[in-house]
Amino acid sequence: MDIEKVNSMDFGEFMDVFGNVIERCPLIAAAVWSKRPFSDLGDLEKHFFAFIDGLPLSGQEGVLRCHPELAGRELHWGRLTAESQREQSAAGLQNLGAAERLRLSELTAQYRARFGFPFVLAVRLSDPAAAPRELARRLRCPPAQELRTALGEVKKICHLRLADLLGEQP
Ligand SMILES: NC(=O)NC1=NC(=O)NC1=O
Repeated sequence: MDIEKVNSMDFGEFMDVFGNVIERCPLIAAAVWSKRPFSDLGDLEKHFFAFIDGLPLSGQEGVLRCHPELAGRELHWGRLTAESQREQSAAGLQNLGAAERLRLSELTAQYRARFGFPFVLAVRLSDPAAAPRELARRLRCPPAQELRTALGEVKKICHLRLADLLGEQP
């Protein structure tokens, strides 16, 4: 799909394609549609990122809270969005051993208790075996810093999803 096609989309078409570029936050795509025409993928992505950066703290935490846990109940119950399902499955999170799943669920519970939002990691860009280690490292970060790190992961996921949709190299 080229950027001219994107610019020609009406609101409904744009939402059908880009509505879940930020996990379970269609409002962001709805707002970005108003910024068309886009010069290229980078320009489109810039508007998604700018919307997130412009949110108040409560909104940024809300974006994170819309993300499913890694290898959590939703993965095992098949209740993830198509994009998350693809990402988490491709990262092998469906095939964790019982001990690994327990360790990850303990760490994600500690993380959510400390920060009030789920641990978000762009799993396509990281070694899934490193997720527990990365989680344990980030668990020790100050809340303000961890918010920035987590939003950075949301942006990485957004970048990968946009690249997929536009058929570009991530
Ligand atoms: N909590 C998460 O990090 N979730 C996810 N990361 C991804 O890359 N896809 C997800 O669903």
